[in-house]
Amino acid sequence: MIDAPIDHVAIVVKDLDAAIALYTQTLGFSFVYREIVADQGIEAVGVRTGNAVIELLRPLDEESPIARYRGDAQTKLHHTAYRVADIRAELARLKAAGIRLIDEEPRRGAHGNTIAFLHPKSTGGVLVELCQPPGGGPPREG
Ligand SMILES: CC[C@H](C(=O)O)C(=O)SCCNC(=O)CCNC(=O)[C@H](O)C(C)(C)COP(=O)(O)OP(=O)(O)OC[C@H]1O[C@@H](n2cnc3c(N)ncnc32)[C@H](O)[C@@H]1OP(=O)(O)O
Ligand SMILES: [Co+2]
Repeated sequence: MIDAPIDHVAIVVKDLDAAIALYTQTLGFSFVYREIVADQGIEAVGVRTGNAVIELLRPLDEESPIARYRGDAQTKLHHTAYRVADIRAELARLKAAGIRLIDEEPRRGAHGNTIAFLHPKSTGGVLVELCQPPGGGPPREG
């Protein structure tokens, strides 16, 4: 994963519209995307400042894993996501290195990304997501 820039840092929130207002109106972030990813059971909103994207996540129901993880908190850091050029090669390399994969096969993520998660038990307790941009091309800048 050398030279894999952070694609986004995700925060699970209880009130998505309040979080959007905080980041865009108060903190000055710009809006990038908003979409529901049903197979992940979430709605994701990307907001950007410079090259940094914060992904605000709302669980589609309170039974979802991300709702359980948030618990009673209003917001909670959920995962960090790194942009890789070849997600399959990275997954094979990490699996061979003994990292427990949540996703053996990459799947569709938000913002056109192809994504896969590593289990937090293998990554020091922080949920890590690999993202391959559309077309697998060079990292998205700006
Ligand atoms: C639309 C895609 C979008 C994108 O970027 O494109 C997204 O990022 S979608 C984000 C939502 N999707 C996911 O998070 C998928 C990957 N996550 C999972 O598969 C699960 O949440 C998993 C396996 C991390 C946890 O599953 P579950 O909660 O059902 O299991 P447990 O409750 O038994 O938890 C096991 C263990 O993991 C700890 N945990 C759970 N979530 C997190 C987290 N976000 N960060 C760190 N640790 C986490 C949990 O506390 C348990 O730890 P333990 O010590 O055993 O109590
Ligand atoms: Co993400």
